[in-house]
Amino acid sequence: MAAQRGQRGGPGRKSAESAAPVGSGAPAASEVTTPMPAVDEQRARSIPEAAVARLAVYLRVLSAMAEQGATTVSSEELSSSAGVNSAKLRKDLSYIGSYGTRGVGYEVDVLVGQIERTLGLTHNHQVAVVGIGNLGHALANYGGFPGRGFPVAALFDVDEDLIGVPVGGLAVNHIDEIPLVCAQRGISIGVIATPPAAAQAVCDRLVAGGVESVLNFAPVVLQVPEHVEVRKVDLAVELQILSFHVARRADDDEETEPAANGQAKGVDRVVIGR
Ligand SMILES: NC(=O)c1ccc[n+]([C@@H]2O[C@H](COP(=O)([O-])OP(=O)(O)OC[C@H]3O[C@@H](n4cnc5c(N)ncnc54)[C@H](O)[C@@H]3O)[C@@H](O)[C@H]2O)c1
Repeated sequence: MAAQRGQRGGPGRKSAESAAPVGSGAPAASEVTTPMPAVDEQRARSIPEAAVARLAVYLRVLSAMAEQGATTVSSEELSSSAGVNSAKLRKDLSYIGSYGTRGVGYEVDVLVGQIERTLGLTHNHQVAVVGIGNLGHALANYGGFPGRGFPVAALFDVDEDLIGVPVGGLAVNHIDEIPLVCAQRGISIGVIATPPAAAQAVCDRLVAGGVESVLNFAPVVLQVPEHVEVRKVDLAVELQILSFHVARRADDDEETEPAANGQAKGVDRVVIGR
């Protein structure tokens, strides 16, 4: 196994969320009239992780707008399409040096380019999926990744019945071939969709094949070398966060909106879907 360290926020690593945001004192969109030059690497490293996630959303919205022929977009239009308030949008875009033009807003293609450079999307990232069960099949068959710059270029499993079987048009390889196939096909992102007990060994093979980014669906903390980035996806955690926000809204309602009989509203009266 390669040299070990904790998954994120381990020794020697700075948490993205705790980094001082660049441009937080930047002027609002209406105060500056020229777009700034491309974001530099240092600045990109200082963008809070939550803002990075929103940049990906803005990119999706902007790409759809560009497809429909839009050349400019106001911060109000973009924020409402992205489901983010416009002050937060302007702050997020200030991180990448984009302040818009008074009375015009943002040039769609310029903004797309700036966000793509910031997110490192100026070239394709070949993706390998390991563990072609329920989740792996869904990921391999999903047609939305290539168009976003993430073609699925290799599939791996340990199950002999799956080896050689095409899934989403790509034959499944045995996990023993992970290092060789990943190196040959220039895989840069590995997606782990195996049972948790298999995930660490799979991760080690991916790293041996030159993979430097891992998206882990298995409920286990992976140990990786310093140069490898791991993100964990846990839908249960997302549901818990959702539950927290619903509960917090209920608390807010309780404080600000007494019921008609003068009593505070209870949690069981939360209206979902606002
Ligand atoms: N993060 C989430 O929100 C989320 C949601 C669903 C599932 N999961 C996790 O994703 C993983 C896959 O779930 P699933 O429902 O697709 O399971 P599954 O049992 O349908 O598929 C697992 C696949 O992994 C393969 N496998 C087993 N050992 C392997 C190994 N050593 N190397 C390579 N492949 C191996 C199996 O042959 C099978 O094809 C599980 O760890 C599950 O807990 C996470």
